Amino acid sequence: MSHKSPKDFFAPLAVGAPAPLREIPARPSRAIHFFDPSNPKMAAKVPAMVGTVDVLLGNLEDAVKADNKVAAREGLVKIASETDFGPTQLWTRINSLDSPWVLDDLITLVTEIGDKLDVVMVPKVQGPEDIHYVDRLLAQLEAKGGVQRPILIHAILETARGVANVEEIASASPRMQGISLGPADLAADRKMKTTRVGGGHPGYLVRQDPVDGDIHGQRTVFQQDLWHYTIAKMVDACAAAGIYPYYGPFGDITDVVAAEDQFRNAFLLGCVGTWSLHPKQIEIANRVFSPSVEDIKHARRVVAAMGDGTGAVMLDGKMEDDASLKQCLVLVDLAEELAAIDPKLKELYDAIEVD
Ligand SMILES: CC(C)(COP(=O)(O)OP(=O)(O)OC[C@H]1O[C@@H](n2cnc3c(N)ncnc32)[C@H](O)[C@@H]1OP(=O)(O)O)[C@@H](O)C(=O)NCCC(=O)NCCSC(=O)C[C@H](O)C(=O)O
Ligand SMILES: [Mg+2]
Repeated sequence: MSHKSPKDFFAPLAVGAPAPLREIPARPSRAIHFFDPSNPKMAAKVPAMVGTVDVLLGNLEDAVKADNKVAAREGLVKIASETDFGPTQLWTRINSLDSPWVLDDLITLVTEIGDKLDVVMVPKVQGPEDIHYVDRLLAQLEAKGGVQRPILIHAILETARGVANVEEIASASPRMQGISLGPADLAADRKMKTTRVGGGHPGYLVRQDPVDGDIHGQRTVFQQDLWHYTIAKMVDACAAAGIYPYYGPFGDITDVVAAEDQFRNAFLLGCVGTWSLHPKQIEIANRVFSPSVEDIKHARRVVAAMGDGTGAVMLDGKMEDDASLKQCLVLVDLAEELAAIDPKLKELYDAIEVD
């Protein structure tokens, strides 16, 4: 397979298209909130959600009825044209690349609201060839529509082939912003025997060894995380490519406790955000994907104790060195990015006293 040279990688793919970015900006995106632009009740709520969520995503793909595909596309154009999104990003999820709707999705959205769209989420990405196709088409449409800055691409990892190719997908274009896990489609594609949209399964477990050889006696079971392998693989691919990994949907809207656990696991593993399908999931995501006051307090103490950042010190009976300092700086930097857009968090973080 031939690869582009670095200079070609950063050249616009169409005459008149904006130059590709050299680095993906670290814009907070703790919750990517999905709404169906063809649903009048949901659409009416969008303007009031600006500023309460990092990303609003007009969904055109699954969960939008086939009969409403055109209405969803047109509804998104209307909402985008009439709304000032302020600090909130506007994303869309287009229909899949093999669908009858996707070409019109891209032509309409980029030429009519291209300057308002930050990111296009592409479902069911199989390999880098899918990203190359969208990359070139976006460039042509940006040129046609006079769009001033490049629209970024976010891939959903929801096929077995996509997972196998995740590293090539992550570095397929300078437009690549990030990747999300799509657990429902991925489960179907892999022929997993689950029926849920993300989250765990009580049957996927490890059982304690028999006590005194009694296999029928009381034995603790530990439910395992079905998504650990894929999320970890995705996080590595994204980190290596300098882009951002996300958990995806948690379909049990009522189980706010398990949603929080799933989001926190993803946060701890390196994800920067998750999807929110219902307004009640936004608060959970914003909280989980913001470092806690305790974490920031500890991180700042390590930074202070490490002085010039080299060597090893003891803090509360634990060894700290260059590597633990770097982990602490990940949290401190994230807190600064979030404080810049979230006044409540700024107040919380500013009030921390480091002893
Ligand atoms: C899940 C829902 C269908 C639930 O909707 P509903 O039954 O209307 O919930 P409520 O009665 O609790 O709603 C209360 C009010 O809030 C509004 N609402 C609900 N959801 C949203 C929303 N996402 N954004 C804005 N407003 C919302 C309701 O309209 C009610 O309003 P009112 O009556 O005036 O008080 C619904 O939440 C929903 O459809 N959510 C989005 C689902 C979605 O986008 N799914 C696709 C992403 S997941 C996926 O695709 C799988 C993935 O690709 C994979 O493969 O894993
Ligand atoms: Mg899907």
